[in-house]
Amino acid sequence: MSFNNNNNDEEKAEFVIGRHPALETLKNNQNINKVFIQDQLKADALLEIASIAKKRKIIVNKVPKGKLDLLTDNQNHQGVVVAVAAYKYETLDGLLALAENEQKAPFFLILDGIEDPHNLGSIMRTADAAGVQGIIIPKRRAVQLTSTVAKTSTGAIEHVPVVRVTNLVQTVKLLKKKGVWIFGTDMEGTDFRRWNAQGAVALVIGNEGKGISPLLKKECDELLTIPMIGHVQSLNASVAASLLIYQGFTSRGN
Ligand SMILES: C[S@@+](CC[C@H](N)C(=O)[O-])C[C@H]1O[C@@H](n2cnc3c(N)ncnc32)[C@H](O)[C@@H]1O
Repeated sequence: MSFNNNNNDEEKAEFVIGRHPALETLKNNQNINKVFIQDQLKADALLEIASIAKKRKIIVNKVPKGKLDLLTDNQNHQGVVVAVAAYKYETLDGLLALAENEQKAPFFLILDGIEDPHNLGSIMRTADAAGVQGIIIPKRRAVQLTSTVAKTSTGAIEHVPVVRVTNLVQTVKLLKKKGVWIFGTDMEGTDFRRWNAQGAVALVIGNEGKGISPLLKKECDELLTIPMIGHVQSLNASVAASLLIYQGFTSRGN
C-alpha cells in the first residue's frame, strides 16, 4: 500500500500499523526507519514499543493522531506506526538453502496470483504456525508484501520468507527437477484428507476468482480437493489454504 508522503524519509517506507504488528516488527526487523507514536495517548503497549525502540536506537516521533490517520489512510492504527524499509524478499536459491540448513524436507507454498492482501497475510499467519518454510508468489498480477499484508499476518511476515518470481511455471519445473513434489488444489481431485505430504512438497493455491492457471495445473503432480457438500462453489482461498496446510502439517508427523 502506498501513501502520499512528501517527506523523502517516508517515501520508500512501508508502514506497519497497530500495536501487535509494531511490537513484532521491533523485535525482529532490522530495516526499521522510524517509529511514530500518537502523542498524549497512554497505553502500556505504546510505552513498551517506545522503550524497545529507544534500546535499539531507533528514532521515535511523537505525532498528533491526524498524522497517523494520514499515514495509514485512516486505518485502525492504535496509536502506532512503524516505518520500515520495503519488505525484503528471499531468492529461490536462498529458500532452498534455508530448507537444507534446517535439515528438513522442503514444505513450500506457491500462490498463483492471490490478489487480496488480507488473504496473503492470513495465509502467511497459518504458514508460520504450521512450519511452512517459504512462500513463492509471482511478481505480476498478485498482491506483494504491503503493510496490510504485514498487519494481517500478525508478525508472520518476519518469519516466513517470500520469493518473488517472474514465471511460476518455470519455477515449478525447476523445483520438480530438485525433487519437490507439486500438489495443486482444485474442485476436482484427490480428497485432501488422504494427502501424505511427507518428503519435499509444494502446495499450490489459486487465485481468488480464477483458481490455478491451466498451464500451472498441468505441471502439478497431483490435485487435491477439500470435499464440499453445501451450496457454495468453493472456499475462500486463505481458508482452503489453512485446511490444506494443516493436512500437510499432520501428515508430516506433527
Ligand atoms: C475461491 S477459490 C477459486 C475458485 C475458482 N473459481 C476455481 O474453480 O478454481 C481459490 C483457491 O482456493 C482453493 N480452494 C478453494 N476451495 C477449494 C476446495 N474445495 N478444494 C481445494 N481447493 C480449494 C484453491 O486453491 C483455489 O484455487
